Amino acid sequence: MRLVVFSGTSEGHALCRFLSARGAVADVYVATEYGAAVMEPMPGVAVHEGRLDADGIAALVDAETLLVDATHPYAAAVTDNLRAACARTGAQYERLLRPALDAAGVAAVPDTAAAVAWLNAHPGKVLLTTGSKELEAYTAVEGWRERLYPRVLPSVPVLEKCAALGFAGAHIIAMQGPFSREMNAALLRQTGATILVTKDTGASGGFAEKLSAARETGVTVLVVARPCAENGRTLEEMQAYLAGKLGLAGPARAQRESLPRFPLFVSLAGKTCVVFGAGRIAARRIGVLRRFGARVVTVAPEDRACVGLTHCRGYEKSDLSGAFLAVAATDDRTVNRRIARDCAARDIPCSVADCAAASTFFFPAVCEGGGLTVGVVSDGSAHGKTAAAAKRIRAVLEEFDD
Ligand SMILES: C[C@@]1(CC(=O)O)c2cc3[nH]c(cc4nc(cc5[nH]c(cc(n2)[C@H]1CCC(=O)O)[C@@](C)(CC(=O)O)[C@@H]5CCC(=O)O)C(CC(=O)O)=C4CCC(=O)O)c(CCC(=O)O)c3CC(=O)O
Ligand SMILES: NC(=O)C1=CN([C@@H]2O[C@H](COP(=O)(O)OP(=O)(O)OC[C@H]3O[C@@H](n4cnc5c(N)ncnc54)[C@H](O)[C@@H]3O)[C@@H](O)[C@H]2O)C=CC1
Repeated sequence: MRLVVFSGTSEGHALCRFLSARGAVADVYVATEYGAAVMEPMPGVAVHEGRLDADGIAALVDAETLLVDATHPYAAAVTDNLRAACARTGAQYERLLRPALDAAGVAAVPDTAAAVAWLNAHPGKVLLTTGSKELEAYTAVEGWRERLYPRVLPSVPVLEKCAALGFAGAHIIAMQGPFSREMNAALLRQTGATILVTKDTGASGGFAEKLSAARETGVTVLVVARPCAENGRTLEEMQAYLAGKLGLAGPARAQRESLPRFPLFVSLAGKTCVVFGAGRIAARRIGVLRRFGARVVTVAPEDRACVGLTHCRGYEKSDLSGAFLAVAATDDRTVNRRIARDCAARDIPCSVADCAAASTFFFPAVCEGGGLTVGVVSDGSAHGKTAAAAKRIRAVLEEFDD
């Protein structure tokens, strides 16, 4: 199963760190250059940048993809596109929910009781735009008579309810929406509110106008989640789910996986080895594999190093059938990772030229002389050292030639 994460949020970032630490391989898409820049390089995680519409997303996923939507809760259009693309392609859609609190001037709570508790911990006047139904619950806010300015519908029963609860006339704003940004901002200034409480009403509910007015006036927004909140998983739940679903190693097993690789000396005589890419790196490896008697199948749309192509086209999954091992050495990181995943699903050892973390075998520096064969690999972090050591070992082996 191929893992694709749409991120740009801190929880998406945290999920990527979790995945990388457990040896998972994922493609991460962020909308902006800034989003890409804040993602530090992580083994196994390829970051792609750019805004995609539903067609663009659909082109990236298929029925074997698990897509994690870790985009911002207010990026509703992106979430709609992600859902549509998954529905169209059969990819599995999983929503990563935002943790309760967000630092960027917007706080979120799951329900009214939590909103009351939050208001008790945060002083200041409040423009309460959650309607009249839950008004009673808000009278549990300390100093509510002075602090709260409920905005309600101008109907007689509603006003009677406000009066019965004990709200003063000077605090009741009875008006019929929709409200513009300017109107919201004027009310925030007029009341002196430093907090605006709202339900997550979506685009049609005037939510954006509330947010922009709050931003303009420097007011903190407290969002009370919808009763039927978006289905999804919190960061912790998503981590546990993906660990189970993808069979991820715990950090301990991931650590074991970074143990030195065992030099397995096997005969390649007549074995099918598939090499993807036909550039400098692929050419070097094809040469080695052919020297060891392998039947090398080469696949690339363009034969840059004149290796002789079996299939002159891009990678296709069917290329892996019957392969004893594979080498992913294209210059397209996304393709290399797809090859790695497809190999992992088929238990085909795969060396990935641009990602040690995704490699299930390391292509060694091969040294021969005097009837001896030595293979050199590093811990995956020092290829220059591998090459330098190989050079010296080759010189030593020459001494064994008659
Ligand atoms: C994990 C491994 C996976 C695999 O491909 O199987 C892998 C991964 C990567 N290599 C990278 C870079 C370079 N590798 C070399 C050289 C060799 N690399 C080889 C094997 C391996 N390379 C596997 C582990 C073996 C080991 O322990 O080293 C050798 C032995 C065999 C061969 O390639 O034929 C060959 C020496 C052959 C010889 O001397 O005989 C040079 C020097 C040069 O090319 O001249 C550079 C550029 C300088 C530098 O970066 O140091 C990058 C960054 C690429 C990027 O960012 O785009 C990655 C990706 C990553 O680290 O994640
Ligand atoms: N492990 C190593 O020793 C080193 C690895 N690298 C990495 O190795 C990779 C290849 O490097 P070079 O050979 O220098 O690149 P290159 O640019 O010379 O060749 C790339 C080859 O990949 C092919 N290709 C592109 N898309 C493909 C697809 N969908 N299916 C099959 N083939 C496809 C191209 O047609 C071309 O033949 C790069 O990702 C690079 O980062 C770079 C230096 C050393």
